[in-house]
Amino acid sequence: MLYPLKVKLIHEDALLPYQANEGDAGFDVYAIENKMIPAGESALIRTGLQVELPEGTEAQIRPRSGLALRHAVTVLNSPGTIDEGYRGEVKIILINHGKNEFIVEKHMRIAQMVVAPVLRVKLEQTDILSDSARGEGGFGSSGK
Ligand SMILES: O=c1ccn([C@H]2C[C@H](O)[C@@H](COP(=O)(O)OP(=O)(O)OP(=O)(O)O)O2)c(=O)[nH]1
Ligand SMILES: [Mg+2]
Repeated sequence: MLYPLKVKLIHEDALLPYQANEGDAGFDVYAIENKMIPAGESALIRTGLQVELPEGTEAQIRPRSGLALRHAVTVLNSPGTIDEGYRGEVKIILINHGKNEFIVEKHMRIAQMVVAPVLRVKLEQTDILSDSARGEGGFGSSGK
């Protein structure tokens, strides 16, 4: 079953997110502006999109591996979180880890959006947590 992902284009240059192949996890999102990101710096990039997600989901904003590999450009807050109830413009925080400036061009696919289920939970404060095999071990406790 396909859940509806409603998308509203709020800028004349906005393009619908692009799914390269049916079944791909992510829809690529396009920049609607040209922006230069100096080496080592980050920038907030407009997409011209507003979305209405299926109930009980979020959208994750993830990097595109091609941009990361070729230019060391990634999503600073990856995975960015688009909350189900958010109706503002989806924006992408790109960081340029490369040695050269990176030019974002209008209609460049700069990141991908993955819709994922969110488990609804009720916070319960307690003084007692169940025992487990791992216990408090972490941060390399299991060895190399
Ligand atoms: O990469 C991102 C991350 C977030 N958002 C939007 C959608 C999200 O629902 C909202 C809030 O994001 P988040 O919870 O990550 O930011 P916050 O710093 O906690 O802000 P807030 O106090 O508004 O929740 O900002 C984006 O457009 N792009
Ligand atoms: Mg928040």
